[in-house]
Amino acid sequence: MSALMKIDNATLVLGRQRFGPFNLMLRPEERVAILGPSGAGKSSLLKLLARELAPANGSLVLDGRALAEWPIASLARRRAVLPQTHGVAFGLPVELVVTLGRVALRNDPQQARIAELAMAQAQASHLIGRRFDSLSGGEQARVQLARVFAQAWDERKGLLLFDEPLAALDPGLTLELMQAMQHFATERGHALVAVLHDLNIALNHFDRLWLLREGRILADCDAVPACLPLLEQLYGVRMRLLRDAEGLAVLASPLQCLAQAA
Ligand SMILES: Nc1ncnc2c1ncn2[C@@H]1O[C@H](COP(=O)(O)OP(=O)(O)OP(=O)(O)O)[C@@H](O)[C@H]1O
Repeated sequence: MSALMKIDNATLVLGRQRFGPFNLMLRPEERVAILGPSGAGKSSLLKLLARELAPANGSLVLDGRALAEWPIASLARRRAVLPQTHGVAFGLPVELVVTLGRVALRNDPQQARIAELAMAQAQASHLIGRRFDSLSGGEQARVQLARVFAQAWDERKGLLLFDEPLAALDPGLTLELMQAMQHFATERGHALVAVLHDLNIALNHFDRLWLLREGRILADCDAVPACLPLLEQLYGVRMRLLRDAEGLAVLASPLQCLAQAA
């Protein structure tokens, strides 16, 4: 299958740190979780894919065209980004934050309708009329997700880039929003790349894992139980697998257990 995005020998330099070289391929409709310890460079890699950071070397190609050459308005239609921190000084009403997802689209008669549908899909409709900065963390997460849904609503086979979209959510909401993201992406054929810390979400809802340690890819592997030894190596903890008919879960044990088992 042809690549949606191809990353060849891309390196990133931030201050004194060097990340990469990255050689990765993302297929259309694929769901990839980027995992790794804090500070490994996950957000930086995501920003590279989003063109928010430029590579020092190497190339990134989206849909057969160099990422750097995409006109910004076309790029905004083709890929949508959910950042880790939302840098807008949001005294704004919720519906305006969601509509911001569609600013790249001129003459958009569907704007209000799509914003409304996007809020329904992200289970944020009940927040209409509220100020964004008056919302709880979980409520803000739903509104931000609705903004990304609004942006990518009428695109097909695009790219969704999410940085810790499920951070600080309760278990019910985590699953609800994961299912909303999955449904949204699958319906439109969008690929989804997400930085995650939740291994169970990664193993149950994603196709592939990019494991990142100290700025380099330790492994690019399928999200299957066989990747457990790689996850142990990645985080330096022992992992145990629990499985039933509905899915699987991993439990992390302290480092000394890994040493004892060796
Ligand atoms: N703009 C920047 N300039 C200089 N250093 C940076 C910049 N952005 C990130 N870094 C550094 O690069 C390293 C990787 O940061 P990054 O945010 O990509 O890690 P991460 O794996 O996403 O971490 P976390 O899981 O804690 O969010 C960190 O040491 C960070 O301080």
